[in-house]
Amino acid sequence: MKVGVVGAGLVGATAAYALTLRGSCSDLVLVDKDEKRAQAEAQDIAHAAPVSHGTRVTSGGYAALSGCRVVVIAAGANQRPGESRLDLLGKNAAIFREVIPQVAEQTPEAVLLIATNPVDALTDLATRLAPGHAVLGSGTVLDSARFRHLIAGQAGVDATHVHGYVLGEHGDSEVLAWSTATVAGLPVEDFMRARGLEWTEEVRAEIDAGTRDAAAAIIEGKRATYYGIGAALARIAEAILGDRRSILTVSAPTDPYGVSLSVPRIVGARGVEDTLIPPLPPEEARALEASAEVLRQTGARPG
Ligand SMILES: NC(=O)C1=CN([C@@H]2O[C@H](COP(=O)(O)OP(=O)(O)OC[C@H]3O[C@@H](n4cnc5c(N)ncnc54)[C@H](O)[C@@H]3O)[C@@H](O)[C@H]2O)C=CC1
Ligand SMILES: CC(=O)C(=O)O
Repeated sequence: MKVGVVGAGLVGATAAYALTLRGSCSDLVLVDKDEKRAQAEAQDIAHAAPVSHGTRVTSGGYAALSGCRVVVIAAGANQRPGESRLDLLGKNAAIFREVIPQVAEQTPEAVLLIATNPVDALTDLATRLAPGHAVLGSGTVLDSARFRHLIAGQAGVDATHVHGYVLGEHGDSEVLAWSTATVAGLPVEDFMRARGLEWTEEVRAEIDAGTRDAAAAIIEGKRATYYGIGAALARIAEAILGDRRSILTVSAPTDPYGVSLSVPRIVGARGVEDTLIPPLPPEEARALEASAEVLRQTGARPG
């Protein structure tokens, strides 16, 4: 079970660290245009292996990716404070045109897991640059985790026991699908009322803003986000490596919308095994269509 990570910056190295601590794979190889950086990160992470699951962690050039079942792509620029994810399209698309064909050539059997932003547009681009490969983006797996974290805080329960999906763009137009959010099998509102907990439009709006604006707030405070996405990438990779058929809101080309975006999907050995578009109330369906339109406009931009 070998995993590659291309782009050994904050996101790539943190994903590698999460994969190592979780024992998600037996072998892990880091590749970066800055070879010294990849080597140093691999060495540092390798020192966590003997006290976790013994993963063999190395670095190398593209040829070292041979035999990988999953390759995480985290190469490219991140946002500066005030920048949106979509602002990164031009420079990161250029990096993808250089990186993806080289990864695809070395790893004909691998699933490509895209993290670089804007992740939906770059999932579309990688799908075109690596024909025949299974490609998926981390999409709104991180946003769904942020949504669940905030609901769990309000409900006073373990976040792993909260369900709910963020749909559409991994970005400003994303849709918090409250109609899918449940705690202990109850719609969130029913759970809160049954427990005598505060549940108002203001609380809901705070959770919405806290989810949607999480990245901007973290970037303002420490210049980048990487722990949440590192764990999310390890979780998605495990679904593929273990053919887990996990339900995750990953990004992939989605027929009715004509663009890559996130909806719940079954993720297994071949990446996206199936797509499960939930029945949505009219206001959420309209918001998802509007998010898809943002992404269609992005795709039409020169990138
Ligand atoms: N999908 C998601 O939920 C999230 C995505 N991201 C995105 O992940 C990307 C990486 O972010 P960070 O790791 O913070 O950036 P970083 O600047 O720390 O690392 C980027 C790495 O990519 C490498 N790189 C650049 N061009 C390359 C090339 N042509 N070939 C190989 N390596 C190359 C750089 O040398 C650097 O090590 C950004 O686009 C960021 O917006 C960040 C957080 C969450
Ligand atoms: C940077 C980014 O995409 C995030 O943390 O959501």
